[in-house]
Amino acid sequence: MASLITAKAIMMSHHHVLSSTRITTLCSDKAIDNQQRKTKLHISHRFFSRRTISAAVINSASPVPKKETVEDERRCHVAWTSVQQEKWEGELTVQGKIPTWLNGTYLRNGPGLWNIGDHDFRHLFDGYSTLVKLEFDDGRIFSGHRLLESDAYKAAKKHKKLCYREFSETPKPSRSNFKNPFSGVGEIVKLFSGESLTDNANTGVIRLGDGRVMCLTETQKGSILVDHDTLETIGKFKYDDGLCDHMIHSAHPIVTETEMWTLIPDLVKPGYRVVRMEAGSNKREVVGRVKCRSGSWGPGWVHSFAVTENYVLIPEMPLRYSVRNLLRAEPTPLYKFEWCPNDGAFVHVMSKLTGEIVASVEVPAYVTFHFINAYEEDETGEGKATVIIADCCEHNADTRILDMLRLHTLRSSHGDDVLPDARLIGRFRIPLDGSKYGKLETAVEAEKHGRAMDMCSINPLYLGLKYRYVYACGAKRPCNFPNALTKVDIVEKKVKIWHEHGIIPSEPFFVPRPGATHEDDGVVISIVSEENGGSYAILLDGSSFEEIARAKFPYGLPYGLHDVEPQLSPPSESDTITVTCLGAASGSLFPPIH
Ligand SMILES: CC(=O)/C=C/C=C(C)/C=C/C1=C(C)CCCC1(C)C
Ligand SMILES: CC(/C=C/C=O)=C\C=C\C=O
Ligand SMILES: [Fe+2]
Repeated sequence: MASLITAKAIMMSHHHVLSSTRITTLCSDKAIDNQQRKTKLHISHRFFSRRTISAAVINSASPVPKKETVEDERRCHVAWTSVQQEKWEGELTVQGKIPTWLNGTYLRNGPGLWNIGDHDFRHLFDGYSTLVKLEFDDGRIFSGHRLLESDAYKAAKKHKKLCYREFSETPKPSRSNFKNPFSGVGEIVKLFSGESLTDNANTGVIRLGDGRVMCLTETQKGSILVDHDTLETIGKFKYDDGLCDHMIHSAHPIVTETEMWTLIPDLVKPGYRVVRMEAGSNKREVVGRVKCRSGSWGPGWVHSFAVTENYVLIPEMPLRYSVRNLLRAEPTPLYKFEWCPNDGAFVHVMSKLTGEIVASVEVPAYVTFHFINAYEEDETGEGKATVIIADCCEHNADTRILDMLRLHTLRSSHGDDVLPDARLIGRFRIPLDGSKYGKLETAVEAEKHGRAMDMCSINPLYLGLKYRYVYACGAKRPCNFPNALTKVDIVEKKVKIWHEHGIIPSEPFFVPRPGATHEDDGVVISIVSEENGGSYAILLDGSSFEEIARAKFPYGLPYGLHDVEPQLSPPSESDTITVTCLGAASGSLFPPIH
């Protein structure tokens, strides 16, 4: 195993520990598997033998497991265990053959550290951002991971406690504030000024048209620039406009070579601002604003949205931001949101050029994190778009998925068939003729992908255009979480599944082959967490969906959320870089550094 790591760079980490320098901690969650613990310890000792031990451990020792968690322990999967050290870099040994055209760096972001000392976080989305890179260089893969130095992570490390509001976690008031009758007011002010909100940018990573690489979450202050080669944190992305007052935004902007589009929800006067930022600029301009149609207090949650060539699609889900739930110290099963199906579900369509709303339709209730793609269709053949098709991973209007992503549930139910059913594709048909209603249909029979589907990507060259293939995480039942990589042919309604026993793969990322003429000519990259505590990067052929190569990490990596996002520039035959992508789930390879 030690030979897996070559001399390129070994164990860069020198600093900070959260609380303990003991090497024995892999996951302070009560649910760690004993066998896995042994395996991982073994691995970590091999790791640490190359360097001084004190630098690397970021977790404290696990608390003694309670009796009732013995069963949980048996089942804990490395996907839900914290990374063992702040950073690592090394070469991976490749089995199989990496295509010669695949050169550049793939990045993945996601929550990788779910505890501060003995305090275990509650939800998948609470974990501190951990970047993973795969640098493809002439058939070799240099890899690494590194925790993002957000203010939230640095403060937790320094004070050994949670200091900012995460997705489900709220810091406890300080002892001196317990008796202060005004401390509640102070907390509300801190919340609505954004001061107490996290900047833990653990959701996505994008490359802006000017080359800057930014990690993101749903808070605007969690827009953080990183160096894609060293994975070092550069600093906050400073928006040069007055729009940060609104505190939150979509976690999945859509980025091309020339611009970035995103949505800024307005919690006070429920609605959304649609904003556009020119490549090279830090200033977003408001292209238009859409008012929410429902009478609810808060706007619908917008984790992601979609664009076509000429339009921006603004979802208004019945799952809405809830000021009441935001103020609660203890989370509800819907966290900061509430479910208001009686107030209606809508999709709005805005012209990119004029900011006008060209359609606003009521649709059946829906729950989605991720839009896949959208395009305009001319159904009458008169030379103009008559309908917009917008696809998303739709959870059958069932909000249980949000609470299903609680770490305790994920850790204790591995192998149980408890993942709520979802469909691919939730396909919206939005007429552009002024009709009041749009449709929401199932494009591909859910049984074919195991009744679960999320974390999607497409060929980035098809952003906003009619397309045929979706790559996503699907399910091989029984499972408690998507456990397969899936390719869906929307036209033929066929599904290809790649699966190995016990795996949890992260979002597949499609890279088109330079010069390709078929939409699925390229490779699919994913990082897989294994039941035995290990992990590996996998490359599948985009067309046959068969394995081309894999490269094992010398340690287990947790689950990650998203790959690098949109970068749209058609690759040519001579390009060695392949760039990409779109929508919620997408990626790009950065050019090799010389
Ligand atoms: C990881 C992921 O997909 C989503 C993360 C979402 C976060 C961190 C949301 C945070 C929020 C707050 C801390 C308060 C305000 C509302 C909201 C944006 C949900
Ligand atoms: C991981 C996930 C849903 C999986 C369900 O099948 C959603 C992630 C959302 C945030 O990026
Ligand atoms: Fe997401």
